[in-house]
Amino acid sequence: MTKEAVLEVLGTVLEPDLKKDIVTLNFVEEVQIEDSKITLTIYVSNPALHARKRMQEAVEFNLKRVFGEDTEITCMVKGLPSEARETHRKILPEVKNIIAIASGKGGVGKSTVTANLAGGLAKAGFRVGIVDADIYGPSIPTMFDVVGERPTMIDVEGKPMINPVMSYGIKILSMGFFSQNDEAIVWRGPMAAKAMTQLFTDAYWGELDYLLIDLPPGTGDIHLSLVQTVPLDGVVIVSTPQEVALADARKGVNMFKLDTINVPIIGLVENMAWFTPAELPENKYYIFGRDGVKNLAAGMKETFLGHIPLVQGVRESGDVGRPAVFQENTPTALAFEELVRIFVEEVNVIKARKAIKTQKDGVK
Ligand SMILES: Nc1ncnc2c1ncn2[C@@H]1O[C@H](COP(=O)(O)OP(=O)(O)OP(=O)(O)O)[C@@H](O)[C@H]1O
Repeated sequence: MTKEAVLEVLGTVLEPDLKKDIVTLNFVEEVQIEDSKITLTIYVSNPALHARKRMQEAVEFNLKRVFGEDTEITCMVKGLPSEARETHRKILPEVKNIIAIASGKGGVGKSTVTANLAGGLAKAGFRVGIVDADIYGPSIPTMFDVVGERPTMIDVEGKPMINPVMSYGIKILSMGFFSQNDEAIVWRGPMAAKAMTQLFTDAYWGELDYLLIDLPPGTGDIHLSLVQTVPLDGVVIVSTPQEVALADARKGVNMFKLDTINVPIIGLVENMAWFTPAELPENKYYIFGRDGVKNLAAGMKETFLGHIPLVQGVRESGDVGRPAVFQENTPTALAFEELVRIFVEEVNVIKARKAIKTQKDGVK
């Protein structure tokens, strides 16, 4: 009996809420083996007694099945403290998850992915907001058919606040709302940073499950000032499988992992993974290369969130202001819905890990 063998067995035990095995989740700790005695600690996301008991039984059952009924097991199961699972942000405390969508290179479909993630989350019943922080080319108003609209002001407990524009039940604020049509604002560094900060601090977002931030492409000052202003819960990186895009995506991942920035990577999305013509739906043409983002994610030990094909309908849906995810049962809508499902799972995993860390740091 070795520690590796014990972990291999525990790798078959699923965490019921997060639907991943407890080893992948890093929920197994302090494994000690002495003769035929195993001592270990396991975390479970639901701190209720029945949930902890069920996890303990599953662990004991699986270990005894492999190492024999006589194995003596001391398994302590700890729940994630509920207060650690809740956000303790000073900024936007009513928003459960603030997630940025980034890309190294421009034009890879970052806004398209943001719009469809938001749409898919709203379709699944979550309360969603979008901050379009793309100062160079804010495209979210087009993708949600609200180009001509402007946010109003509302009074919140005596304080005037910006009231986001609503589309498909999603609250939206875009840097694009603060310029006239066709007039490009040349945002200078500090001014852009200040305007963007106000989209968080001076806007009334209310209670949200997810606030998605469509970042400008690249790895610049605006990203740095954002992470200093808003404590992000995570970031999704979008890239095409093309070599030049991958190099920039790698830079993006590395930037968010810097000690000074330290934003958890939720995962990578491969957009324009292959081209499928509408008249030949079974055909796939890998025009930007195959699985480039998937391989990059594996190489960097990051999660791969999924492939989105290059389909004319995705572009058209964006242009007419109704994200493709709102279609019923089309291959594109299904691809985005699957992306949303994995995204939600991964955000929960990141939150659970953070809760364990908070608990441990608190104990120290
Ligand atoms: N999977 C896809 N299938 C078809 N067209 C797509 C797909 N993804 C993006 N597009 C189209 O490609 C163009 C660029 O996409 P998008 O604006 O989302 O990219 P971006 O990375 O946000 O760009 P920017 O650098 O301007 O922020 C848009 O016209 C969009 O409709």
